[in-house]
Amino acid sequence: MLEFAKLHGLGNDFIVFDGIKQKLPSYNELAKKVCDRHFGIGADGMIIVEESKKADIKMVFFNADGTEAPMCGNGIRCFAKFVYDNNYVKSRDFTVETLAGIMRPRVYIENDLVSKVKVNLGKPIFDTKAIPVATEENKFIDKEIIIDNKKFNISAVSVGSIHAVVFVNNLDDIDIEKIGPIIENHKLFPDKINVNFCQVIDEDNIKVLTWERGVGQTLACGTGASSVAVISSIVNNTSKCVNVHLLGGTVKIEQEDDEVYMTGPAKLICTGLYNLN
Ligand SMILES: N[C@H](CCC[C@H](N)C(=O)O)C(=O)O
Repeated sequence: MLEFAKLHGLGNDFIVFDGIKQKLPSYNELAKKVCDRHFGIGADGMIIVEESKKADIKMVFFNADGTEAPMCGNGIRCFAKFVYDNNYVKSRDFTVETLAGIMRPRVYIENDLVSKVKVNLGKPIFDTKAIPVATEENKFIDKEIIIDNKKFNISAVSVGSIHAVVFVNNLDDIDIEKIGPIIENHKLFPDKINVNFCQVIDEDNIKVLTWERGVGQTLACGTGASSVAVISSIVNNTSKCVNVHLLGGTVKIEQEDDEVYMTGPAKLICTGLYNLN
């Protein structure tokens, strides 16, 4: 039996395992098993807590399909709540090693427990070689591509995770189950990509539907919301502090001195024992 906790950030849900005090089996198989909504506990992703040599603590993240992903915005808020509430870290500001570099969460406490987390996600990366995007150009911003006989304007950015950002006039017109996977697996994106369909409401508010690489449609995506805010401030001139409204709720994204800050809730659903056999 493995001890686990299940948390969510705006309905983006995760199984968290302490990998310091218990021995875990191969992470990708474990992720597929525990994330299964019928045969497992059910979640969009799996998070492992590990010790770090470079930061206060390390977050390892896997998608529901068993692939490892560099970072997760909603996930790191849940991770921050888990490690602070369980005394792995003592300070309300701490550093977390991820595959996308060191992230800096700050936790906010209500009734002695973390209720909200603000995370410094660092500087967005536009370099098409780093994301990667299969193009000769250095940046991929507001480019027209044809999908399913319709024109879409797409931008690509990395804010820890890699994202395609697609602005549309009306989200009700988007068949996400159809278009999401076409963009996720498009030849422009050799490592696949997370996809965000967005509708600007006004200069401070943007509505988003998320299609995630390795998961499918999710209720929210923190790095996705951050990518949308960054691209929208360039393409649509929206403000540097916006509310991004997702199916699971709202996250606040601020851009200050070129760095991106995401603030949103993190909630514990339950703790328990997972039967490995
Ligand atoms: N849901 C996450 C992002 C997960 C990204 C993952 N699906 C990938 O393959 O990069 C978030 O809140 O930022």
